[in-house]
Amino acid sequence: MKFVIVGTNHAGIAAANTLLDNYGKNNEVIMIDRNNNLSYLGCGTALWVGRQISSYKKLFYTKPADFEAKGARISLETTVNKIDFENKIVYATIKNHTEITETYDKLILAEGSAPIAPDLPGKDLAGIHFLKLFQEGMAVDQELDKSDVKTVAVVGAGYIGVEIAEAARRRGKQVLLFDAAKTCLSSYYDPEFSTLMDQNLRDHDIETHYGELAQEYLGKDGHVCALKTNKGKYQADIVINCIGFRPNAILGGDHLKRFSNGAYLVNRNFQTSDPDVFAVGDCATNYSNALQDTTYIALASNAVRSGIVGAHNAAGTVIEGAGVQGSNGIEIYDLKLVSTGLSVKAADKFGLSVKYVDYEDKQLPDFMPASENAKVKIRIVYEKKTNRIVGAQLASLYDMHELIHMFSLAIQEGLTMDKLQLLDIFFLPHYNQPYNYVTMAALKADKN
Ligand SMILES: Cc1cc2nc3c(=O)[nH]c(=O)nc-3n(C[C@H](O)[C@H](O)[C@H](O)COP(=O)(O)OP(=O)(O)OC[C@H]3O[C@@H](n4cnc5c(N)ncnc54)[C@H](O)[C@@H]3O)c2cc1C
Ligand SMILES: NC(=O)C1=CN([C@@H]2O[C@H](COP(=O)(O)OP(=O)(O)OC[C@H]3O[C@@H](n4cnc5c(N)ncnc54)[C@H](O)[C@@H]3O)[C@@H](O)[C@H]2O)C=CC1
Repeated sequence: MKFVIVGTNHAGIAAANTLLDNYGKNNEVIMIDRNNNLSYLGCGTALWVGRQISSYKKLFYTKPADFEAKGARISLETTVNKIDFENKIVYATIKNHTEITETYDKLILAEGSAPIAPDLPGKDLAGIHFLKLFQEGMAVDQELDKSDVKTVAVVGAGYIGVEIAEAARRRGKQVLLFDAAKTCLSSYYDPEFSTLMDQNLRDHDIETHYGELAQEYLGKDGHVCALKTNKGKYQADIVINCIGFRPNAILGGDHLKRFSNGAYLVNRNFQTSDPDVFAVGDCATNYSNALQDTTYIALASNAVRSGIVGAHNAAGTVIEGAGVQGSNGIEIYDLKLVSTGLSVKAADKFGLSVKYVDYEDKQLPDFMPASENAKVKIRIVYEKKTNRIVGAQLASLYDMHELIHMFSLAIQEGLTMDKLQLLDIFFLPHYNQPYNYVTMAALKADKN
């Protein structure tokens, strides 16, 4: 059988490795990507740009030769322009001049996502940046090296915006962070949690501007010099836009069914509406266990898992994905926020009627050294009708992030709040308290 994979970043790589490691013999695997690099972990961009790690080099975790050694044919700097789904032919161009075609038996689309570009006056000025590719991270890094770049405006206080705001501040720049919402990270956390991060940002001299919509990039001599919003005009030497991703699902044209945001609509096997075409990663939908419905969540963690499941199904092993919770986390100047499933705000948006319980306590008993201890704030969100756990959020200076995986599993398995109350959670003073905040929150929850 011949497999063609379009897009060889995280989802495409996972799909390729699954095919090569499990079905390599007698099968042909062709990998095509328009970029000149693969496997860049954008997740490390802010760490590198903020000099918390010394080099970007290890943000790449594989290389073309690794796939060639396993028998794949890989073609970088090759753009797929068109797919003839009826005759199963992929049309591509190598380095913008050589036209090639590839036939396939099974096609895996892993086209990923692209940053949303606000269509504002001045958008073509120099000094306006996005952060997705390695090359874009490098461009921002080089800007921050310039002594005449003193003020950085970051538009969008989601994950990328907050992380790059910290990085630019660590590089000694004055940073202004804008978001249309009332807090940062508003798609992931309820205000009781996101405002902790807002305070943390302000404590580190990052100027936050919420409820402000970017309206225009103002320029001087072809270079951006200010950002105009609905509330004011702010001088800025560069602007970094991070207002979310849109699925990069172009090649399917009218042939493949779509989700509301344009992503390829896939079933739980990551099969599209064409049985010989699979779509994985940021270009495709996923199944939300909290909503018990189709969703779209752009994350590397989802991309990798969908690549594995999609490839097995493409090769004829029928397996369903486990669904996702959109588990995520962030650490900025030592403050850690992690969340999984739905916040109260997100549940409201999707029309799911929920209750929640909050609890706050120190991680360790009081007799432990204060320098090792910190308060942890937890919120557990559960469905009103069934008491099914649908979300959790945690915030602390203490590194409690692993706990969110337990809530992720609880949501995946449809656990109800009563199961948490008497869960056997071990006690060791080095790690927690006998009356720990998970048990206490579960006991406190209103289950009627
Ligand atoms: C700065 C930053 C930080 C992030 N941090 C995190 C994090 O901490 N945790 C997390 O889980 N996620 C994080 N993400 C999100 C994560 O990077 C994405 O969800 C992930 O890259 C999706 O992988 P993918 O393979 O589906 O798509 P992509 O990474 O978008 O890859 C798609 C590939 O398809 C290729 N392609 C597209 N169209 C064509 C075509 N027509 N022809 C040939 N090739 C094509 C592209 O060149 C690209 O290589 C971060 C993203 C960024 C930008
Ligand atoms: N730690 C992690 O898990 C990370 C995950 N990612 C993922 O990468 C993807 C892209 O990240 P982001 O670009 O940060 O998207 P995002 O969805 O996290 O945040 C976008 C932000 O932009 C704001 N916004 C939208 N339009 C706006 C406008 N016109 N003006 C001002 N603000 C506006 C939104 O309110 C939102 O807060 C997301 O799926 C994210 O989850 C990215 C970085 C880290």
